[in-house]
Amino acid sequence: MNSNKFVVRIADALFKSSLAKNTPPVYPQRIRHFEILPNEKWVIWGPGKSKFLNILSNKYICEPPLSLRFGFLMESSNILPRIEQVAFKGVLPTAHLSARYEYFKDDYDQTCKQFIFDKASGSNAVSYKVETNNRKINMKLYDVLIENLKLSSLQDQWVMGLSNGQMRRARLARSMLKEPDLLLIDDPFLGLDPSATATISQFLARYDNMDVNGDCPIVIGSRYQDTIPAWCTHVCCVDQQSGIVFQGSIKELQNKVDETKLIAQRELRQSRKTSFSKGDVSIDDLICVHPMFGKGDHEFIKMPHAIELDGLSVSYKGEAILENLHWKVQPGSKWHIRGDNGSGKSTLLSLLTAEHPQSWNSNVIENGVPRRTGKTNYFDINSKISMSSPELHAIFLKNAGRRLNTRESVATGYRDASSNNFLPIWKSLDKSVQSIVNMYLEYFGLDQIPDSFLFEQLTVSDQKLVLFVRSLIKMPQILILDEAFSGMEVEPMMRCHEFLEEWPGTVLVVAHVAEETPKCAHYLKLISPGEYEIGDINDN
Ligand SMILES: Nc1ncnc2c1ncn2[C@@H]1O[C@H](COP(=O)(O)OP(=O)(O)OP(=O)(O)O)[C@@H](O)[C@H]1O
Repeated sequence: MNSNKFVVRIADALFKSSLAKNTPPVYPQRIRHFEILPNEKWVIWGPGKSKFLNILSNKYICEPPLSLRFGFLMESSNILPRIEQVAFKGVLPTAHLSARYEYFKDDYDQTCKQFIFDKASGSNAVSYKVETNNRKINMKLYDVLIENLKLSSLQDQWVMGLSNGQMRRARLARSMLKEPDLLLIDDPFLGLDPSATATISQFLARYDNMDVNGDCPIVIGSRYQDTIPAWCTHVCCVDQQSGIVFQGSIKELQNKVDETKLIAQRELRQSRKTSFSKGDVSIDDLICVHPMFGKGDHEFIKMPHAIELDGLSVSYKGEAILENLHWKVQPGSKWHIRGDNGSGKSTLLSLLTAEHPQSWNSNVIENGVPRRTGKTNYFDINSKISMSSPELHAIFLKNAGRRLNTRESVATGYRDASSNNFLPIWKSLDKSVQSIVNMYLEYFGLDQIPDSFLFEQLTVSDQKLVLFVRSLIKMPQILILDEAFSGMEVEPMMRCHEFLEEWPGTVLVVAHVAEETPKCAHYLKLISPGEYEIGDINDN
C-alpha cells in the first residue's frame, strides 16, 4: 500500500441509517475529522464502538457524499469497498438446541473448511456442491489462517458441532480469507480462552505485515473494561451519544485512557449504589417464591445431590470428549465450570439438560435417582432447569427475534422446556404472574425499553440481559449460565452478578473472563478427556 495514502478518512460527515426524511443522524454532531493511515493499528474503544465500526464499514449514508472515503479505492471509482466486519455472534443457529450434538446433521450443514471457504452450499443428500460464487481461494493464506487460528484439526468437522471459541476462530478465518481491503473485528477476544486470546492477539499484531496477505489493515472494537492489546498504536474513544470523545496515538493519550477507565469504573460503582437503592422492588421480592428460598445449609446437607455424575463419558465417533467424570453438586451450590475452548463444557451442560443424545445415561444421577429411558423424560428434567447460552441466543434470535418484544421474550421462560420453547405466552399468563414478570423487568431496568421494540432490535447486551431474566422467572432449581454475560455492558452485568449472590438455587456458570464470572464457591475444571480438577474458590 502506498504510504502516502490513507486507509479511511472522515471529514465533516453526518451519518444516517436511512434516506427517509425524519431519520435522525447516527450522532447528532458531525464527525469533523478521523483518519486511519497505513501501518496504524486502531482500537475503537468505548460504549459507542459497534456504531462507529458500522460507520467504518460503510453501513450508513454519509452527508455530504464523499465525506467518508476509502484510500484503497481509486478517486473516481464506483466500486464498493470490500470490508469485512466480524461482530460478536455465538455458534450457528440450529433448528433446535440438540441439533448441534446430533449424529445425523441438518441437510445443509457444512464442514468447517467449507464454511471458511464460503463458496458453496450443498445438501448432504447429494454428493455435489452448488457454487454460490466463483471467488478464487488463496490456499496459501488458508493454510496460514488455519494454522494460526488453531483450526487445523477441525477442518473436516461439521461446523455446527464447533464449540463457541472454535466458531469464533472459524468466523475470523472466513472473513480474512476473503482478503478484504479493511477488516473490522468487534470484541476479537470474546469467548476465547486465555491461551487462544494470546495466540490470536499475536497473530493479529503481525497480520498486516505477512507476505501471504495483501496488506489488510485491521481495526478492532473494544469495551472500556477490556485490556487494549499492546500492539494497538491508536485509540478512538467513542460514546453512544456524541461519537468521538478523543482520538490519537495511544502513547500520547495513555493518561487519558487510564483516566477514562477510572471514571467509567467510578461511575459504575456510583450507579450501582444509587440504582440498587432506588425503586420499590427488592431482590427478596423476586426470589421469595423459589422453592429453596430461606433454606439454611443444614437443610441442604440433608438433601440428595442436585446432580451426581458417577463416571460419565461422552465421545464422538470414538473420540472421547469427557471420560470417567465424577462430580457431585449439592443443592444451592454455585459452580464455575472451567476449561479451554473445546474441552467439553457445553457438552457436559447439554447432557444435564438432556439435549445431548447420550443424555439417557445412568451415570447421570439427579436428586438421588439415576437417569433411565422410560423413567425420566425430557420435560421432567427441564422443568427444574433453566439456561442462557450462546446456542440458545442464536436460536432465540432466529425463531423469536422478529416476533417478540422484551416482555413477551421474558415471559416465554414460563414455557415447559423453556430452553427450547419460544411460543408466545405473555397474554395467557395470570395477572399475578404478569406482575412478577413486570417486577423482574423493573428490577433489571428492562421496563425502560418500549414495547414496540422487538428482541432483534435490542443491543447484544440487552438481548443477553433479557435471556438472563428469562432464565430466572420459572424459579429453576438448577440455573445454567453458559457465557451468559459475554458481550454484556458492565453495569447490567454487575446487577446480574449481585442478584445471583442472593439466588437460592444451584448455579452452574461457564465464563472465560474473570470479570464476567459471578461469585462461585466451587469449580470444576475440564483439562482433557479423563483429566479434570474439582476444588473450592477462596478469592474473598
Ligand atoms: N457432533 C460433533 N462431532 C464431533 N465433535 C464435536 C461434535 N460436537 C462437538 N464436538 C467437539 O466436542 C468438543 C467439545 O465442545 P464443547 O462445545 O463442549 O466445548 P466447550 O468447552 O464448551 O468450548 P468453548 O469454550 O469454545 O465454548 C469440541 O472440540 C467440539 O468441536
